[in-house]
Amino acid sequence: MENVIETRGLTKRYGSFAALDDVGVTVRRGEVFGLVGDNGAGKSTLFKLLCGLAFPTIGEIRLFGEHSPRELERQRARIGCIIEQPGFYPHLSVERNLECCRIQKGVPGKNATDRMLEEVGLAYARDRTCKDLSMGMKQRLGLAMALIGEPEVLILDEPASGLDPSGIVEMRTLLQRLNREKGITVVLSSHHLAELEQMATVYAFLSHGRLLEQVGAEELRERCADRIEIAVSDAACYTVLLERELGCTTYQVLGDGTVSIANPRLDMEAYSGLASAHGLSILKLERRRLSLEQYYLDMKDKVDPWSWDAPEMGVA
Ligand SMILES: Nc1ncnc2c1ncn2[C@@H]1O[C@H](COP(=O)(O)OP(=O)(O)OP(=O)(O)O)[C@@H](O)[C@H]1O
Repeated sequence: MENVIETRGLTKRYGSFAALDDVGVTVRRGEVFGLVGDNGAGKSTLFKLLCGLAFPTIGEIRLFGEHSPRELERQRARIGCIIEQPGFYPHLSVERNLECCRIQKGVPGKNATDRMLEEVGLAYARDRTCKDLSMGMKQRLGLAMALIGEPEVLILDEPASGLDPSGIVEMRTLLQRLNREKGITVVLSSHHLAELEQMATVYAFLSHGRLLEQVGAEELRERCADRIEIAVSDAACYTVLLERELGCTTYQVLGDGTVSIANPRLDMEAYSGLASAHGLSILKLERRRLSLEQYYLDMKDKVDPWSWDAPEMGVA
């Protein structure tokens, strides 16, 4: 599958502060790419760099395989985006706002505006003044503006922000339809992890401007599946025992030395008994199934973002 977005060593500094630091991500055509991170992690900064609203201090951006500044500008015409709040003329109608956007983007034919209003379910409100729209309607209008010009990639910063529960479901359904039926690649950030979980096919986790990891949804589902976590006095010795005595290879040694056994075939006692029988003391023993939220919180706890010579996340 073609890489539509790639970054390498992407860094954005404001003075001595790195809002984004050495970030490498890859988005492939057709994916729904979920960017996760706390407030201030650097999500909007990454999106701004991709959309040409800010420039990297160092590092490379490739869009549809192209990376020269001139080509990047051309390729950006294939991307629709909403970064932070969509910008409107508050006193103009929905239709006029969309028309302004169409003309600005050089998209011919007013029928493009009509089509987009239908597409996002705003045709009925075409004459309403923008300042009087509900938050959900504003988000839909923002999406219509991003969609004008038939982009192949949509970059959306917090598209569910400020929406009520039914607005969130409607936004999700719309994005899923655009992805499935039109093949549009969707790159979005969200703090609603349970919501993101229903859409994303790949995730990237950012913390303090650094990429903790990029991982596919399937791989993540496996990591979140049923697992036993055991911390013992000698993790290296325990993993040898696990393999030799129990034939278990589906384990990872986490950053803090905890051995995480995925899809355990035996009950907890078998794994704790193995440690005890060989004189290892047990410091922690738990059985868990992780939500995306829990996975993210655990990962942040286990990886120290400030010490990047720290151990790998897993060595299974
Ligand atoms: N123009 C700027 N000048 C100085 N610092 C900035 C600038 N823009 C962003 N930052 C800082 O960069 C860091 C990352 O900001 P960014 O907006 O990318 O975070 P975010 O992950 O999108 O956060 P949120 O979830 O709150 O929207 C923050 O500490 C922010 O204060």
